[in-house]
Amino acid sequence: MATALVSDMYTAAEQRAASVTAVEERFISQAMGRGLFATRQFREDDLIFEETPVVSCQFVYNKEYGYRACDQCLRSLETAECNVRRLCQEPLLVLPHPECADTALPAVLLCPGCQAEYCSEECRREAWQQHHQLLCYAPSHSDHPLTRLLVEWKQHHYPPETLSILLLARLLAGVLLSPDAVTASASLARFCHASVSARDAASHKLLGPEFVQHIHALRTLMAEVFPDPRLAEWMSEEGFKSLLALVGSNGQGVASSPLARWVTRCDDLPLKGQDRDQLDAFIDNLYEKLDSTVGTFLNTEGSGLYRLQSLLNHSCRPNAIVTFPHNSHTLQVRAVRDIAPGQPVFISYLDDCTLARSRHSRRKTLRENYVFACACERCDDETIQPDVTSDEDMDDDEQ
Ligand SMILES: C[S@@+](CC[C@H](N)C(=O)[O-])C[C@H]1O[C@@H](n2cnc3c(N)ncnc32)[C@H](O)[C@@H]1O
Repeated sequence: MATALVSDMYTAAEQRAASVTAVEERFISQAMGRGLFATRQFREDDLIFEETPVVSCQFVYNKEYGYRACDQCLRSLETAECNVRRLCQEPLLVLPHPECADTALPAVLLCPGCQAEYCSEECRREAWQQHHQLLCYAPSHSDHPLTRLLVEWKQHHYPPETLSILLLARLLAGVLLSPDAVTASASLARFCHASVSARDAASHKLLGPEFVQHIHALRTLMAEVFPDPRLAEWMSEEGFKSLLALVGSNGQGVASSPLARWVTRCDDLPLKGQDRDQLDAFIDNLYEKLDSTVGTFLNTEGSGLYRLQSLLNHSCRPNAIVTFPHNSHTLQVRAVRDIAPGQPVFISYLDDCTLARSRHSRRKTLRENYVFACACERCDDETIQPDVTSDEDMDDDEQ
C-alpha cells in the first residue's frame, strides 16, 4: 500500500478503503469522540487492517545517537548486534540466539544532497516527492532554519521521545508538494478539525503554559523553513497549535527497532529453567548497560500519523493491538480476542506493565500523558476500587 499523500487524507477513496478493511468510523460519546467499529466478525489474532502513515519520521535523539533507519519508512539499517555494540561502546559484544535477529539488511541508498539514508529506491523517490525536496539540507549548516528548529525542539524534548517536530515539517512540505496545495491545506484542516477535540487543542501537554515561549520560537522557525504564503494559515498561532495538538494526540510510535525485535523473539523462544533465566538476565543486563551509556530510549524508532489508526480509542481492556511486523512504519491492527460485528475496536495506549496496575494508576498515566479521563468499560467496572490499591501505586503517587 503506498503512503497516502496529504491531499488524499480525507478522500472518498480512503473512506472506501476503510470499509474494505471491515471497520467503520462512528461517533461514540462526547467523552470519547469518534471511534472505529468492526463491520464483520474477527477472531483472536485476525488482521483487522494494515496501514502506512500519512507521514512519519525518526526521533531526533535516535538519529543523533546514530540509530540507523530508512529516512522514509524507518526500516532499520543495522542488525541488533551492530546496534548494541555501538550504543554500549563494546565492539566485541555478541548477542546470543542469532536466529532471533534480522540478518537480511537492505542495501543503503543515499540522498546525494544531504546523505539521508534509504532502504530502497522506492523509499528515496517517495520521500523526495512527498517532502524531501523541500527539506533536503546539510545538518552541519548550523544557520539553516531546520537546524535551528531541531535545536529549539531538543532543548525541551528529551528521550524517551514520543514525537518529532519534523513530523509537522513533513506534513507542511506535503501540502506544498501536492498537485493542489489549496485543496491539500483544506484537507489537512479537516483532519485537524475532526481529530482534535476542543479540549485536546486547549489542554494538550505540548501546549502547556510552560511552553509558550518555546511554541513561539518553533512557530517562528517553521515560518522561516516555509516562507510560503500558501501556508500562512498554519503559521498563525492558532493554526500552528492545532497542528501540534494533532500530532500530540494522534502520533503513533513506530516500533521498528532491531533490538526490540530481537528481544521480542527471544521472549517467544520455548526455553525453560536455567536457559530462560540466563537469557532474561543477559537482556536485563543489556538494557542496564544501554541505560547507562545512552539513557532511556523507547523501543520505538520514530513516530507516524495514521489516518485510520488515529481513530482508535484506548481501553484498559483492549480487544486489538498495534504491531509493526514488516520492520517499517507500516502498521497492522490485530484482534487480541474475538470481536463481533458492530463492536468498537479498542487498543491500549498503555504498556503491559501499566495496564496491569490499579484503576487509579492507569488513569493517572493517561491523564498525565494523553490528557484525558479514561471512559473505558474496565475503568467503569472498577469504580468501586479504592483510589490507590498497592504500595507500588502509593510510591508512584509520592514521586
Ligand atoms: C487517537 S484519538 C482517538 C480518536 C478520537 N476519539 C477522535 O474522535 O478523533 C485519541 C483521543 O481520543 C479520546 N479518547 C481515546 N480513548 C479514550 C478513553 N478511553 N476515554 C476517553 N477519551 C478517550 C481522547 O480525547 C484522546 O485524546
